[in-house]
Amino acid sequence: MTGDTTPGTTLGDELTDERGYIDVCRAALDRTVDAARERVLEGAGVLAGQHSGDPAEEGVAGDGASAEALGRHLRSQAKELSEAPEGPPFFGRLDFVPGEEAGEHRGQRYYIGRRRIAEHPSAPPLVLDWRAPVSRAFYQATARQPGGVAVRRRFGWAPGSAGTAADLTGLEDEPLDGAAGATAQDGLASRIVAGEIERPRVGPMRDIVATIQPEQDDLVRSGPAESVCVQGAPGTGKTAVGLHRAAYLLYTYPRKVERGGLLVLGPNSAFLGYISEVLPSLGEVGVRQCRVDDLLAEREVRAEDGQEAVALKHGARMAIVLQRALYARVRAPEEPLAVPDGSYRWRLPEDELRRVVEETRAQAPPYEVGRERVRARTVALLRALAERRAGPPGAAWERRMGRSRAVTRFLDSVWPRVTPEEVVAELLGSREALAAAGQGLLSPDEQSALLWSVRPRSPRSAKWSAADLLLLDEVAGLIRHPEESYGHVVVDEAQDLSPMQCRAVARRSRFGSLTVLGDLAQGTTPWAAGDWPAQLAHLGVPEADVVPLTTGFRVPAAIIETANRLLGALNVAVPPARSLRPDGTLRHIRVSDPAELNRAVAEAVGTALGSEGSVAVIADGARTAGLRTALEAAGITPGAPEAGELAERVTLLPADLAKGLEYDHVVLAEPAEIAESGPRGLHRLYVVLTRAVSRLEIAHARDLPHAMR
Ligand SMILES: Nc1ncnc2c1ncn2[C@@H]1O[C@H](COP(=O)(O)OP(=O)(O)OP(=O)(O)O)[C@@H](O)[C@H]1O
Repeated sequence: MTGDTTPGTTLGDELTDERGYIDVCRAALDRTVDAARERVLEGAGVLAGQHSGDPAEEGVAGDGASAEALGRHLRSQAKELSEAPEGPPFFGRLDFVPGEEAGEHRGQRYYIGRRRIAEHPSAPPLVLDWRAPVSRAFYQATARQPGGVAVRRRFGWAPGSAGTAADLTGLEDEPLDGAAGATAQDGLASRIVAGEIERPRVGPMRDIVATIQPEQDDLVRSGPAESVCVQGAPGTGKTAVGLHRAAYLLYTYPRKVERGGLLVLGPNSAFLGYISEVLPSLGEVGVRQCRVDDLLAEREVRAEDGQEAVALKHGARMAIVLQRALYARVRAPEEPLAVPDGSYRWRLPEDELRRVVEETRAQAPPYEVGRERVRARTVALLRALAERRAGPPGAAWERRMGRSRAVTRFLDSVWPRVTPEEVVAELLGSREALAAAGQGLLSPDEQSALLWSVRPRSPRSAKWSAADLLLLDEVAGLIRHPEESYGHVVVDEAQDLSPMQCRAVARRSRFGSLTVLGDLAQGTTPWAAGDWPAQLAHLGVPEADVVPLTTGFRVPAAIIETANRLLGALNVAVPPARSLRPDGTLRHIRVSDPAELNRAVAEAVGTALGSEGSVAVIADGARTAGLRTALEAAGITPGAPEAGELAERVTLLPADLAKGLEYDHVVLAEPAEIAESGPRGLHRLYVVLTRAVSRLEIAHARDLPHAMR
C-alpha cells in the first residue's frame, strides 16, 4: 500500500486518525437510524390520534391524507436507513488546496462514500454522497486538471468489510497539485483500483462507486433530459454505468426522475437477478427492473409462430401495417346526419361531416382521442345551427346532443370504437385484410406466413403467440398512449431488441430520456441491430449521442485477444476492446474422443474449484443436459442462474443465457457447436468467450471454428 502522508506523520499515524474518523461516522449513522425510527413511532402516534397535547405538534399531520403521507415517508426513511447494507462509510477523501483555484472548497477536506453521513440533517456532512457535485472531482481530477484538488486519497478495506475501523487496511494518496502532480499515478495505476477490478467474483454484481473511471463518470453524470447510447465492448462497464447513472439521476433530480419513475430493462431473469442488488446497495430501492416482455399486458400465450412469422411480427414494417389496419376502420361519412331534438330535427350535410373526419384524421391523434374530437366537432356544428335559430344553447344541451343516439350511431359508423384484439385478430385472420394493410409492404408470401390457418370465432377466443403480444401492444398504443410512462429508462443489451420491442419501450418513455447500452458485436437475436442510428430511431431517440467504451475491466488481455479475432466475421463496425488486465490465462483442452468431452469438462471444473471464485460451464443448449450428468457424476452440483441460483460456486449455462454475466473461471465446451447454432452463432460464441474474469478453458473434440483460429 502506498502511503504518501503529511510530512512528519507515518502511514500508521494516518491509519489511526482515519480509524478514529470511521468511529465518528459510525456513531453518527447509528444516531440517524435511531432518530428516524423514533420519528416513525411519533408519526404513528400522531396518525393514531394520540396527540401529545403539545400545541407545537398540532398540524404536523393535520388532515388524514397528509398524515398518511407523513407516515409513509417516515416509514420508508427508517426502513431504508436500517436496511442500508453495512459497509465502509467512505472510500475516498479529497483535500482541496488553500488557494483561489479551489473556489468555495479552498482548504476543505471531504470524505466521500456511498451515502451522506451527518450528525443531524442540517449539520455539515461528515461524509458526502458520491453523487454530490463536489464528489465529481474525486472521479475527474487529474494531475493536468486538478480543479483545486491537492490530494486524492483512496481507502483500502478488507474484502466484504462491514465497515468497522479495524477493516481499514490501507490508504493511497495521489498528490495532484504542483510539481508532485506531474508525476502522479493515474487512477488505473492505483493498487486499490487494480485490486477492485481483479477481485474474484462471487454472487451478484456489485457497485463500482469507489472506482468509477473518468470516461464512465461522464456518462453517469449526463443530464436528465439527455438520452445517450453506450456502444461498449465486452466488460467495459456498460451495465455498471447504466445502473450508476440511474442512481445518480434519482439523487440529483428526484422530482423529475423519481416521480416520473425509473425503469431498468434487461434481457432475461438470470441477468436481472445478477444485477438486482446494485441499485439497492446504492440506497435506491424503488426501481422497476424487468424484461420488455414484462411491460406488455398479461395474456396467456397459447400459440407458436413459425420462424418467418416471428421475424415479420418483430419487424418495423408491422407498425405501418397495424396502423393501416386500425385506420381502415375510419370511414368517410356517406350520408347527411339528422339529429332529433324534441320536436325538431337538426341536419348536417355530408360534405361538412366528411371534412370533420378528414381533418381529424390528418391531425393523427391517438385513435380514441380522434373519436372524441369528431364527436366534439359534430356537436359544435349542431350548436352553430341551434344558435342561428334560437340563440346560444347551454352546456347541458351540448352534452345531450353529444350523447344522443343519432350522434353515437354516426360515430360508430365513421370512427367506431375498437379493441386491440379486434384489430389484430381481424388482420391475421383475414387474407383480404392482410392484403389491404400490407399492400406495397408485405409480399404475398409474407402475407401467407402471417395468416392464421384457422380464423378464431371471435377476437376473444383468439390464441395469441408471444410475438402477437407485441402487435397488441402496438395497437393499444395507437388507440391511446400507455398509462405507464417513465421519467428515465435504462435499456441494457439494447442491440438485441427488435424494432417492435423498441417501439414498446419508446411508447413508455415519451416524456423521459433513455440510457441505451449495448454492443453490436454481441447481437444474438434474429433481429439484432446492425447499426445504432436505426435502433435509436426505433427507440424514439434518434438524436442520442453514441459514445464508445473500449477499456475492458473484466476480460484479461490474452482472452480478449482471442475473442477479438472473431470481430472480423461478425459484420459490425465496432471498435475492439483493449483490456486493462495483463493477468489471466487461456488454456485449450483438446479431447480426441468426442464421447469423452463432457467428462473432461467435469474434470477441469474439479480442478478449477481449487482456486478462489466462481466457475461457469458454458455450452450450446443441446449439450447442457449431458454436461449436467457428467458434472453430477463427478460430485459437482451446478446452479442454474435462470432459476435464481446465483450463489452456487459452479454454474451450468446454455450459451443463450450467458449474456451480461461473468465468472472468474469459464470452461467453454465445444465452441464449434455454438458457432453453428444458427445464423447468429458466431456472435453467441463472441459473448461466451468474453465472460471470464481470470481464466478461460476451451474444451473441444472438434476443430475450433475457422474465425477463431
Ligand atoms: N470502474 C470500474 N471499477 C471496477 N470495476 C469495474 C469498473 N467498471 C466496470 N467494472 C467491472 O467490470 C465488469 C464488467 O462490467 P459490466 O458488466 O458493466 O460490463 P459490460 O460492458 O456491461 O459487459 P458485457 O457487454 O460483456 O455484458 C463488472 O464486474 C464491473 O463491476
